[in-house]
Amino acid sequence: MSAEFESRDEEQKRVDEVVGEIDKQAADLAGELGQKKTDIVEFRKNFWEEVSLNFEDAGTYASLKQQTEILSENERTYQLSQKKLHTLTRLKQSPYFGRIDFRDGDARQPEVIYLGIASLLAANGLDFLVYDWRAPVSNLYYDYSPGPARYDTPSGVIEGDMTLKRQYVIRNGRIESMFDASLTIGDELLQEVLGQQANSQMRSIVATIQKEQNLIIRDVTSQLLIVQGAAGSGKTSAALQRAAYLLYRFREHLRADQIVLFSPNHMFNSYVATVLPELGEDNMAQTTFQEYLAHRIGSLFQLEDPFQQMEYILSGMSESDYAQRIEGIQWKASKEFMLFLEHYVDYLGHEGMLFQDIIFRDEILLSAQTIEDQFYTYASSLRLPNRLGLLSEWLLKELKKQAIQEREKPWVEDEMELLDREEYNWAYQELQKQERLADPAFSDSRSERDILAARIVDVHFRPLQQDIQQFAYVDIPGIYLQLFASLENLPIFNEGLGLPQHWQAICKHTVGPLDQAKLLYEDATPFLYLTECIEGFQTNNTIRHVFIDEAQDFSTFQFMFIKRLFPRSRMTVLGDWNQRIFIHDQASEDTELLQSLYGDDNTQSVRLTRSYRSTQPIIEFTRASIPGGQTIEAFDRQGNKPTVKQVRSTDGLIAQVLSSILELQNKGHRTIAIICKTANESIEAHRALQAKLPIRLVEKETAAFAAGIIVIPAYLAKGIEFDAVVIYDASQHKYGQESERKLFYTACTRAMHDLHVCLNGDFNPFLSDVPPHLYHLIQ
Ligand SMILES: Nc1ncnc2c1ncn2[C@@H]1O[C@H](COP(=O)(O)OP(=O)(O)OP(=O)(O)O)[C@@H](O)[C@H]1O
Repeated sequence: MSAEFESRDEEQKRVDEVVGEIDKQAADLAGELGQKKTDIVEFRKNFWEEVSLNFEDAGTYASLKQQTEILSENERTYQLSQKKLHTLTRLKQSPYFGRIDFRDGDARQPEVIYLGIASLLAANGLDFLVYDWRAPVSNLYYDYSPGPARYDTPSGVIEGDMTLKRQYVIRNGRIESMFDASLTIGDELLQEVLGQQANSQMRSIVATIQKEQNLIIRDVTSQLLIVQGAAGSGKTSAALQRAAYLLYRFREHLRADQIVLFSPNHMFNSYVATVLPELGEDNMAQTTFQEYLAHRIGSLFQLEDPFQQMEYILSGMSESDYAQRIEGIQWKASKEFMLFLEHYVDYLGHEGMLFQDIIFRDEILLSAQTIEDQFYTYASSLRLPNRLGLLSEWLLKELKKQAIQEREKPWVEDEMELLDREEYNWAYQELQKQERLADPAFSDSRSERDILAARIVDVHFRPLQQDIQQFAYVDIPGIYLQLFASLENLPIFNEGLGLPQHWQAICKHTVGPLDQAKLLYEDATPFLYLTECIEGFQTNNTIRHVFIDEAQDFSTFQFMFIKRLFPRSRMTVLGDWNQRIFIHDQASEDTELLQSLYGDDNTQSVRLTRSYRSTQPIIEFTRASIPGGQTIEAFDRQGNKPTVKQVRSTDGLIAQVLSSILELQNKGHRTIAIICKTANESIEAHRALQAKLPIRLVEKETAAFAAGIIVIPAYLAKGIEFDAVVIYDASQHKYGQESERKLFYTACTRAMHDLHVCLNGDFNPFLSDVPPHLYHLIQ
């Protein structure tokens, strides 16, 4: 028997022993769980019986709280044990993926350390059979090759010598392969993992985290961590492992619901939703920025979403005022516009605030003018939200006065007649309580009437009170509109600030939709910012970590806003500025402004240049289509060169797309995406292809994607990957503008194993940039 097999047998023997221990612990735990469950059911039953039997007994109240606490503690430990059992079940399949032998300091024998997705203690409760991949010692595995190595622990740095680093693929308790890694995490395992088929859910990468990714995952010092990386370099993967790491490292203080991930769309959300649970952690809160905007201002307007804006950008070029709207989008995304709004807020401190009449039953109770006059009586040194607080108090008092007058109105009399006996009884009892029956100044019937009238008016005035408390009487849409409607009348805040070139046209673009209660996407964040400046910031103090994925599509304005929204949070921002498909301000073209948000001392920047998603030929092809693409390194995974199919008719195009799909299916690919430029083109392509093949259309509302053939607009495919990609029409006619280069690059980089680029007409300029030896041309 060779040494390799000898060691492999020994290794399998150890796996068997560990699996045996897992089985034992799982059986014990299952027994305990069964007992705990019976206890909880029994406890609940007795608890409710006791509550209902002795309800009148004062002692019951005292014990009620105590019993509830015991019950919830029991339920909590039950859930913890259940979670542990799940972890054991997952460990049983693959108890570990790595081993390091590490001799620390002067120790004679190296300690053998096995790494898995969770820790496992031996029966003695002291020895670790498996270490969690996030434990301090596990860092050695990711950061070092055999030789001198060191790692940090809470009690200091441990230095020593790594004598062995080994990787395993263990499935169903059997070692399928095993490699000794000399350098970083061995390429063999990565080759195997990356060669697998795409999944409709993202996988965890704990077994093969690369050194530069580990840096991102384990960073705990920076306030802002900026990760810039090529398409497929593992930004999203690193972000998810980072969340899992933080939850482990700070398990005493940090809960999953204190981490929030802003992702590009719902489908992406569902794509990444399984990674944390797979690692045994609860999922973090996931949302999209649009969802947040809709939650805050969706009831006031019909909100345009980023995809509608995107469709306009991609398809509206022929419209006469296209350039003006683009200028507006860019300006409203900038820091300058934020400053502009802040000057406007200062101006509002002196004049210009707009209010709405407070109306009840078609009558003005308090006019907008009265409210405005009162508002400007408060000291101008007070911030607007504080003055509004005072104003609301004043309005509530005024409303009370109005309520007293209202009681005498005929409509109250009418309602009173409709009241039933119970209401009168209640009024009578109320009177007794107030001991007013004894007051000879009141006749009984009159007092009863007063009480009932007061009650009727109170009920009707309650919504008004709530509106006042929520500042609904401040006409924020009007205030925003005023900014664009009559700048010449509002000169003060304009001083020293330049206006965009097409200011008048931008005003027109803003006011038009607002007049119809529609808010364009570029106006949504500024509108919310203005609202917050006036009414006070609704900050979220519970969130501790904000992750922003696909950050290249956030504007300067949005970053500054998010920072303000989560004042107690650290930020991890991940993006690839080569995939910037939305139009924003110039400043957010790169990360310079982002860097300045928290200051250099609090910011860490990491660049990932190696791309893992696609085969080497695909990466060589895609990187040639973008400036600076040569800095992207391909991971050495071989495959076919991309195929470019050029035709000169729509029928020819459809025939070529179909033949590509069939060829890719025959190769065994399970997820094949036909990527189009826009939603409209996707609908057309779907219509043309669906008669021939079972094919699904992905739209912005699509919540999850499954294996199969899909048609999808490029901007929705952002962040996701497929076994094979067919670009539907890469002609000059479709991708003719320089601004569409990044969209084309984003679409092509979604492919893991095969890429076919079809086109009806001439090559687009970016395709022309790719040297012909990097693809097969079919004409
Ligand atoms: N260390 C790794 N081990 C195994 N697979 C990896 C590793 N890093 C990345 N991958 C794989 O590479 C692919 C791309 O990763 P991911 O989606 O995280 O990249 P990204 O940088 O976010 O890409 P994009 O910018 O295109 O959205 C995924 O399939 C992921 O599992």
